[in-house]
Amino acid sequence: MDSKKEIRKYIFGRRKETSVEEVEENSRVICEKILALPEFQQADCVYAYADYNKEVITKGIIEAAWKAGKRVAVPKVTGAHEMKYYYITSFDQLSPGYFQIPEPSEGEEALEETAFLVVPGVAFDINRHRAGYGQGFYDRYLSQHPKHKTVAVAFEFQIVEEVPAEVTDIFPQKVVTEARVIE
Ligand SMILES: Nc1nc2c(c(=O)[nH]1)N(C=O)[C@@H](CNc1ccc(C(=O)N[C@@H](CCC(=O)O)C(=O)O)cc1)CN2
Ligand SMILES: Nc1ncnc2c1ncn2[C@@H]1O[C@H](COP(=O)(O)OP(=O)(O)OP(=O)(O)O)[C@@H](O)[C@H]1O
Repeated sequence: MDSKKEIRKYIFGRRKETSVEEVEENSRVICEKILALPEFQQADCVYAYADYNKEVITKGIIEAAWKAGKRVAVPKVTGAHEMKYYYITSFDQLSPGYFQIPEPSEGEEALEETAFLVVPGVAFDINRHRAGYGQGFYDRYLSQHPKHKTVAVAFEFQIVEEVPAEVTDIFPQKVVTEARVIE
């Protein structure tokens, strides 16, 4: 079994080879699948993320949520290993922050207990084990906020045979790719 570090290296290589067109097209398909989920449709609030660096593009999810009258929040890194969610009502409220990721400037902190939370990631397996960038931001946040409905989004090339799970890992309830929903 490869270590999380080796898996990240492999996926970053695959990311480099993937064209912007493929990222956009597959993100559109993933977005449609997310919008079709009852958890999404029933949510009053969507905790998304602002994509960077060929992650699944979340723009369509965020715009659909606004259109449906849902509140939208995205994370901001606020300390070593700590992130918080802040509401946004426009993409203009984002500016480059941690690792140049678009982040909200501090406004109103989002503190719902049960939002629909879109989880980013570097690699997943069919048991929904997840590897992120390796700093434990989501594991920490989700361990403190266990009631969210968590759905990860990833391209099919990010699904690997096995992601080694650590005791602190929190698995998303579903993983949506352009080809399937893993649950
Ligand atoms: N779009 C997005 N926002 C997010 C996350 C995420 O995964 N995606 N996060 C999820 O935790 C948090 C930020 N966590 C991060 C942790 C490490 C790195 C990082 O080390 N980036 C480097 C190296 C990547 C690499 O290993 O090659 C870089 O971009 O250069 C980035 C984000 C909160 N916001
Ligand atoms: N709830 C927690 N409390 C304390 N430490 C934690 C917790 N969750 C994870 N960690 C630690 O954080 C480090 C990084 O964890 P891991 O490799 O699982 O991150 P990741 O899921 O890839 O990253 P991210 O969540 O930021 O996308 C590990 O050393 C792990 O032990």
